[in-house]
Amino acid sequence: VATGAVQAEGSVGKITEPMRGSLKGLIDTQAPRGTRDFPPEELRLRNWLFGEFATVSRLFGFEQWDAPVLESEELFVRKAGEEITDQLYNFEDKGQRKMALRPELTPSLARLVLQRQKTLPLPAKWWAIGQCWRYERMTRGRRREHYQWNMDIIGVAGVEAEAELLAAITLFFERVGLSSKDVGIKVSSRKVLQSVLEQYNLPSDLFAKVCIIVDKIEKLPREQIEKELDAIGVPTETVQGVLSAMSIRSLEELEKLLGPNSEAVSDLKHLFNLASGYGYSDWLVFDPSVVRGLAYYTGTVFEGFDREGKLRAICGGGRYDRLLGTFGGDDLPCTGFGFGDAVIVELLKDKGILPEPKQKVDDLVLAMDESLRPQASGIASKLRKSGRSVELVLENKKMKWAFKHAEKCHADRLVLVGAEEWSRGCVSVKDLLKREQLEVPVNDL
Ligand SMILES: CC(=O)Nc1cnc2ccccc2c1
Repeated sequence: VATGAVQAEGSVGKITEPMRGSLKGLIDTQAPRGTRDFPPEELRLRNWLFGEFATVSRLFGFEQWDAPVLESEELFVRKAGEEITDQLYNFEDKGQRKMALRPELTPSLARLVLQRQKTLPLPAKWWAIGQCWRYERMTRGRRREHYQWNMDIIGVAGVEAEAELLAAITLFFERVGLSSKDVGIKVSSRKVLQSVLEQYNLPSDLFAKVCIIVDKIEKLPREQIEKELDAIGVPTETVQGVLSAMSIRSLEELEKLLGPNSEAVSDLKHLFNLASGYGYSDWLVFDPSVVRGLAYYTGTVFEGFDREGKLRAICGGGRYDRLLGTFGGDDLPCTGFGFGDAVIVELLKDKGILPEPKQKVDDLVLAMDESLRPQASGIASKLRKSGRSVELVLENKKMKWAFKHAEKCHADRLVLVGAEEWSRGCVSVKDLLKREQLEVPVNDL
């Protein structure tokens, strides 16, 4: 039989469900290639991390949004040679629709903004945590999914918006135990590159492609960058002008190159001043070689990095004032960042400050005798209604087992429902922290 199904006894010619287990052996229990499972011990850490993302977003008064992981492919098709679109997890669905699993959240955010273009109260300050996907030949063995925290501000043209986002990022780092000695944030503006390319009269339609190539400056040898720029038609003299501009390391030098009326210089000077107001100046590093690898950035760009230089970018973001226009809408000033769930965990591990959240329950309730199960269940309900987390032992276990289990789930109290105490309207409560035992009237629980 084609499906390898085994004819069950007595059935004639009917295709039965292929037998599992004994004949075919265990199914493959691993998560699909490049993806992760989150069993409880893993999900406790993820919940802690996402909790910190959510707390910082709340502290900044941002509103949470979400959208489907599945989007129309057209939302992500860009022609700038970005890795993120080269590796789109796309497919045709059963209706022959070209679909994709989102590789990032910003295009979906733009789609939601365009739904309400005229009526969206501005500025909008939105945050999200979403799983993002890429389809990578597993030769590189890299993951195909990660979770990304995003914060975006729509409707603020000034760098006050970027200053607020950088404040959120630095507050997050401080909250999880990192200092500006561990981590910095490289800041620049794509207007630097734009001005340089204008100085050399390079056609503006090459701008996005040049950015995507220059973004690889720290990852590839100089010759390769020169070759790739040459390959898209950037004259050698312009290439050298770009590369020397990227090596500038102070705003003073930048002003010498771009002149006193440069928008890039005034934006960045203003941003660094605002940063000192917030008190996070020592986290910032001006670095014009930072352009980020997304085609749609138009202005300020920034990325968090570990000062030891061991890890890939921790987070990154920038201004994208033209994105809405590329979807046929009216442009609005937008700026935002993405913060992945992988590098930060590696960094905290390296620093020895990765939390190990443990399983936790307030009370463990045990019926001392099966005949008291209804009473024990009632106690559990009463405690749960009062807001305490309660594990009710569901089988006929002895006290010794309950003590051991209470330790495993870090219960504060072990509540024993016994016949004698019950006859007096009480239960026995063992406070496992203070190591004392009390007989407590049920009504006082
Ligand atoms: C370190 C890591 O997991 N990076 C990662 C993993 N999956 C992705 C999926 C889509 C886009 C970017 C991604 C980035």
